[in-house]
Amino acid sequence: MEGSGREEKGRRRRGGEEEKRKREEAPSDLERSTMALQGVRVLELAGLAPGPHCGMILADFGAQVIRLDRLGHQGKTWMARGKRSLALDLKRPEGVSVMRRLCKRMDVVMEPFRPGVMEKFGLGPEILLKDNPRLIYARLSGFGQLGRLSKVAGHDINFLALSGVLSKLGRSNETPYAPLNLLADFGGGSLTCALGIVLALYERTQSDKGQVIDANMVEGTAYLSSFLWHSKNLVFWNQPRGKNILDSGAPFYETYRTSDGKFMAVGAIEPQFYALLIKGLGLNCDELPNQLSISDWEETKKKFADAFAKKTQAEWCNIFDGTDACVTPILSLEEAALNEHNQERGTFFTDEHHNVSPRPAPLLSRTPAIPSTKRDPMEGEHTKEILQEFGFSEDEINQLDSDKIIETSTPKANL
Ligand SMILES: C[C@H](CCC[C@@H](C)[C@H]1CC[C@H]2[C@@H]3[C@H](O)C[C@@H]4C[C@H](O)CC[C@]4(C)[C@H]3C[C@H](O)[C@]12C)C(=O)SCCNC(=O)CCNC(=O)[C@H](O)C(C)(C)COP(=O)(O)OP(=O)(O)OC[C@H]1O[C@@H](n2cnc3c(N)ncnc32)[C@H](O)[C@@H]1OP(=O)(O)O
Repeated sequence: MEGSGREEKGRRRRGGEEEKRKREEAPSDLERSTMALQGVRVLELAGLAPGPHCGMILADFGAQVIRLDRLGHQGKTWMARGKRSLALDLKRPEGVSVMRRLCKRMDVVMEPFRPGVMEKFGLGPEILLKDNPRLIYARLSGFGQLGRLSKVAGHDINFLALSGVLSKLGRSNETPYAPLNLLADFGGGSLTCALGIVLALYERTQSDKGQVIDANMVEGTAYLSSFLWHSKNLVFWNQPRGKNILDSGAPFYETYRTSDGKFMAVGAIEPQFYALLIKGLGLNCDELPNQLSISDWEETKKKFADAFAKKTQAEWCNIFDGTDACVTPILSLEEAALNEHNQERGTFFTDEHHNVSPRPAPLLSRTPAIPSTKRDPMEGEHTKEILQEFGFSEDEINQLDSDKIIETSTPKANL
């Protein structure tokens, strides 16, 4: 949280020194070679959002990730940090042969398509695992590999809906809303898939065998919501949507507008923290209903909202700074990157093109992720280099190129 005055400046300076020290202690090449997933080869078939995110996580933690792009520059190249790109036409038998050859030396292949697409190519798990029994074949789909809906198109909001979780999200008297595409695409999808891959890699150290991973966003999201299932009969969930403790029903777990049109987040659940909130707001506990008196929550919310509307966000930050009242400013992405606490920890980093991104999490003490700071690859930028590495001869590569089975692109000099 931001403070003010001399103390604030002192903290900023210390934060800057800390940053400088961190830069000087930047990991050496030797340390880079000890990232957690160093040496793991991953072939990621290019997809929309969860697949690229899963591949980025693996690359951040040291895996060599190759993104397999289609020909013809689709322009969908986000979250490609630290990856290389190979453009290959899988609709041609020669393209399929190239992929089978690559997969013989891969640790992981990850595909984001509708179930059946890989089989249609002749690149289903039976075939690739026969070629390479140590291969981990990760399938990241929406509804799962089998089942009535498995082949139907869908996006985050649909998977969230089917998992049951969407029914719980939203304010009272409003229709349910999806919090961006964070929960199913990334929480239930890419993170769960990355976990599956790491688990399978770990298991392979014992069995020396690969396996197939059915990571899907409906089940991943349902699993992510285990807390809901395990607590749904408790008192704090038995009201309708938007009327419970954690879903915007309670005044002490809410967001409030400040006098300058910004917002504060309040999460003062425990009585001792709630008491600090009331004190900070300048209200009197004795004049308020009991914290857990649900029938009074609407009224209490109004009182809190009136109080918050009297001061600016910075003023509230000063009041609550360093207290246990569980009150924080709601920061924009840009403000979050500049926030003193986040700066002190290095929560965000800037790449060579001045783009700011969140640092990979979690932070491992000995072998932390070291995200690439270089620009994302262009589609097909590394096609030739990758094929050479995998033992393709110059003649073979030229033939594939002239037959338009592969595509290469060369970055233009920025003169
Ligand atoms: C909410 C998120 C989605 C966010 C997406 C946004 C990021 C994008 C949405 C709109 C985009 C913009 C728009 O397109 C306009 C611009 C276009 C420009 O090019 C770029 C800028 C744009 C502004 C663009 C920017 C962004 O892209 C957008 C804003 C999600 O929920 S993501 C999760 C989605 N669901 C899943 O992943 C579940 C599993 N997957 C599926 O169910 C399906 O894949 C899916 C997603 C329903 C798509 O179905 P589709 O029929 O298209 O594909 P599949 O059935 O899976 O089959 C794949 C086909 O691709 C062929 N193929 C693949 N690789 C190759 C290859 N190397 N060679 C040859 N062919 C290949 C494969 O053969 C299949 O083709 P066929 O059907 O012909 O066999």
